[in-house]
Amino acid sequence: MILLVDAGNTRIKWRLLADDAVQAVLDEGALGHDGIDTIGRLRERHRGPLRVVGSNVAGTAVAKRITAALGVDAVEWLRPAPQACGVRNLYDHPEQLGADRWAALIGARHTHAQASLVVTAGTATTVDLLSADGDFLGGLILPGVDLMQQSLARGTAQLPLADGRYVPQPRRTVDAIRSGCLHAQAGAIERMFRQIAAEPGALCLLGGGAADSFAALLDIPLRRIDNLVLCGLAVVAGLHSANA
Ligand SMILES: Nc1ncnc2c1ncn2[C@@H]1O[C@H](COP(=O)(O)OP(=O)(O)OP(=O)(O)O)[C@@H](O)[C@H]1O
Ligand SMILES: CC(C)(CO)[C@@H](O)C(=O)NCCC(=O)O
Ligand SMILES: [K+]
Repeated sequence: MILLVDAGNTRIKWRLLADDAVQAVLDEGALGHDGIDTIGRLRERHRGPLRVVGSNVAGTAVAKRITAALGVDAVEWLRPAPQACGVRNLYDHPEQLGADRWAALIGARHTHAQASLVVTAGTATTVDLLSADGDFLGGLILPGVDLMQQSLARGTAQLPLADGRYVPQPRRTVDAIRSGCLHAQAGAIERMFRQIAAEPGALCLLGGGAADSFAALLDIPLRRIDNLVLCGLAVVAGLHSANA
């Protein structure tokens, strides 16, 4: 069996695959950081040799807790490299790219082998340009939807942390906040998409826990994809035949 683990700043997402030709998904789930130590329970449901391949952007303490909770000798943590699995990393310092972004780019490359904008809307939102040749050209990091809303509540006297809704012409404070944060995400994505819009088959691949909050606002070719990071980790683990 192979366990894929995407350790983010809010949640740990995991997927367990059979180690055979079919590579069936045996189980999957997500945990908050306070539940990390329970990840080992999947070993009670699925016994046998386990290989673990993961990406982690939540710090070394989280990595250690995951390894310990699973009771494995080691987790193969993905390290961003100048090149891997058909993707070239043009970051000035390739090793400084987040491992989750690197995995998502590899997943994107094997999902759509044309120019792509790879967007993950989690704690932070990342908006990454991937060329038709498989070059990661660069990308944005911005606060995720929740962080944007929280920062307004924290940094002002009059703005609450409340559930507003998206409306085109907000006339209540809470709607103005919610709509502003969603427009900020959608606007950044649409502006970045302009850089590849003229290319054949150009597509935005959108995932992450907050994706559905603004997906409907986007006026660009779009595919909602759940957990491109895990898809990329499967490619890294050698489980997907290359189509790119
Ligand atoms: N049910 C939900 N409705 C709206 N937003 C949600 C929901 N669940 C999660 N989110 C948003 O998604 C964010 C977390 O998403 P996700 O779990 O994909 O990211 P993450 O684990 O923090 O990953 P990363 O650290 O890579 O950003 C939260 O900060 C919140 O903004
Ligand atoms: C941007 C986040 C927080 C998104 O999860 C993560 O990929 C990260 O910590 N990246 C390191 C910095 C970078 O990617 O340039
Ligand atoms: K994050």
